[in-house]
Amino acid sequence: MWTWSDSGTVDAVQTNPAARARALTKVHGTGDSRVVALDHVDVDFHTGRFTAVMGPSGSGKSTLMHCVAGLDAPTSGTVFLGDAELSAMRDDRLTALRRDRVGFVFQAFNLLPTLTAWENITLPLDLAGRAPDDALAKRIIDAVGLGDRLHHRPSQLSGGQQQRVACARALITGPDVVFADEPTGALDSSSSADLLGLLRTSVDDLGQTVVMVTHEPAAAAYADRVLFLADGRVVDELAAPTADRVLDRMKNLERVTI
Ligand SMILES: Nc1ncnc2c1ncn2[C@@H]1O[C@H](COP(=O)(O)OP(=O)(O)OP(=O)(O)O)[C@@H](O)[C@H]1O
Repeated sequence: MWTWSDSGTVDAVQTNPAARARALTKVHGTGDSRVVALDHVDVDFHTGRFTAVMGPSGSGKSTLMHCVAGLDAPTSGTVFLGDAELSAMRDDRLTALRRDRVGFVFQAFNLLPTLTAWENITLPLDLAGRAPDDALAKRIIDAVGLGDRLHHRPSQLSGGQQQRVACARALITGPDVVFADEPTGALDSSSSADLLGLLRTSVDDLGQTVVMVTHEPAAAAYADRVLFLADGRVVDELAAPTADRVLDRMKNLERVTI
């Protein structure tokens, strides 16, 4: 549902988050090697919003993303994608739900080398036996800006172009949420800006929900909101972030957790 805010802009009414977790706990290992990666985390990822997840190394960012995306099972607590409770789901249903309702962008582009850019982008639709939504496909392709390189193979594309293909592949099914884990980690600053601009456009123009794990304050500044993790807990949150404000919060966090 959408309403007009006092400032005259359109705001989503946050009735039902695209994804949420309650008391999410994840413990790795046992005995001396036991690690509490997530410790009773409560979090909502709002529909049509771009959320960045930051925190020191080992704070639980990837574990949070993997649990909320259904890639990893919680030790306890609940995870919902829309109304579907992932934490109660059998593996085969979880696999189908991930395929149909979640998009992923990883640091390594994970494109299939023998397929063209276009074939890589439409692969999730082929696997699900679905035809492309032509209007959505056109908007995504325009935003990706690959021009005449759509029929090239990944090895004929730059790293930045390959990551934009991976991003288009994540968007093409119109998923409930796109999860991006360090998507700019292997890119130079100009390609990073292009990729982050593409994620931002997907939120602003397509209403996409995006959750991105990043170490970079400049990347987090593209988001609407930044969540900060430390020692497996959500310890801070920042709305309308700028790179400087994110950096300040990170410095405080590192002072507290060292
Ligand atoms: N499969 C695993 N087995 C054992 N411990 C794990 C496993 N995965 C993660 N951990 C531990 O859980 C904690 C959280 O890890 P996680 O990868 O989620 O942190 P992160 O914030 O994403 O770190 P980074 O920024 O370094 O990628 C760390 O102490 C890590 O060593």
